[in-house]
Amino acid sequence: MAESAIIVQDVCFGWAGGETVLKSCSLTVPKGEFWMLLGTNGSGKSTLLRLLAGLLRPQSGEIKIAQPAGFVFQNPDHQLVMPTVGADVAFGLVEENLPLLQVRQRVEEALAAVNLWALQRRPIYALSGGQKQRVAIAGAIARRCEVLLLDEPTALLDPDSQLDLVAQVRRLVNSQGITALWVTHRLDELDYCDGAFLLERGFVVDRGDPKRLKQRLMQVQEII
Ligand SMILES: Nc1ncnc2c1ncn2[C@@H]1O[C@H](COP(=O)(O)OP(=O)(O)OP(=O)(O)O)[C@@H](O)[C@H]1O
Repeated sequence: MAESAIIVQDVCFGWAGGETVLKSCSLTVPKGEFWMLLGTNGSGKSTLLRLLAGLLRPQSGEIKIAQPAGFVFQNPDHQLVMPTVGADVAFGLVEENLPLLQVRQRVEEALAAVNLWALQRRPIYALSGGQKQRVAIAGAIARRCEVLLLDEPTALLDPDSQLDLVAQVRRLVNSQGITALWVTHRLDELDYCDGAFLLERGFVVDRGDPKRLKQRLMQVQEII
């Protein structure tokens, strides 16, 4: 069996004073693959991603995830903290105490990987939404992240930038061997991934071939 980069085993989680959101939730993502997580509003997709990122702890069950893991939020303005593109990517390397030359090299490599090399000195405020998301992804690449967790990264993008971003992540998974788990509501994005999970009522009710899942969800959308 292929090695797994993410293993979620019987995880339960509920917010304080609220209902249990995840009930015996289990999934595995093979190393070096691009998987998506779908489900209706409030089904627990963001909660699961936050558990995977270590921002929350499960009440029971087990999570194993290859490290380091990088997180990309729905709104890039919530995670880009420095004034320019290059400085923001370098910021994530501060804790690693690398020599300056190596920091420069990592920043350049990461920006080249997301086709932003030429924009190194550009102020963050002068970027489009899709470019901002690519800066956030470059930050994870510079940190040599094994896993990329993306929480509806295209929610604020127009349809063209949306498909550009998902295609970019597809290329990164292929070229850098990264494992990606991407939360989405957009069925056209399923064309780019290796597999998908459908989360409902706190657990994974379907998983596997994205074409089959897309078909299933399109039929549901036609009915309602
Ligand atoms: N910080 C919080 N405190 C309390 N309850 C929360 C918190 N965040 C989310 N919830 C609740 O947990 C449940 C799952 O929310 P979550 O955001 O994980 O769902 P989701 O599948 O990502 O939804 P969406 O598709 O709308 O983004 C919801 O009922 C939500 O109201």
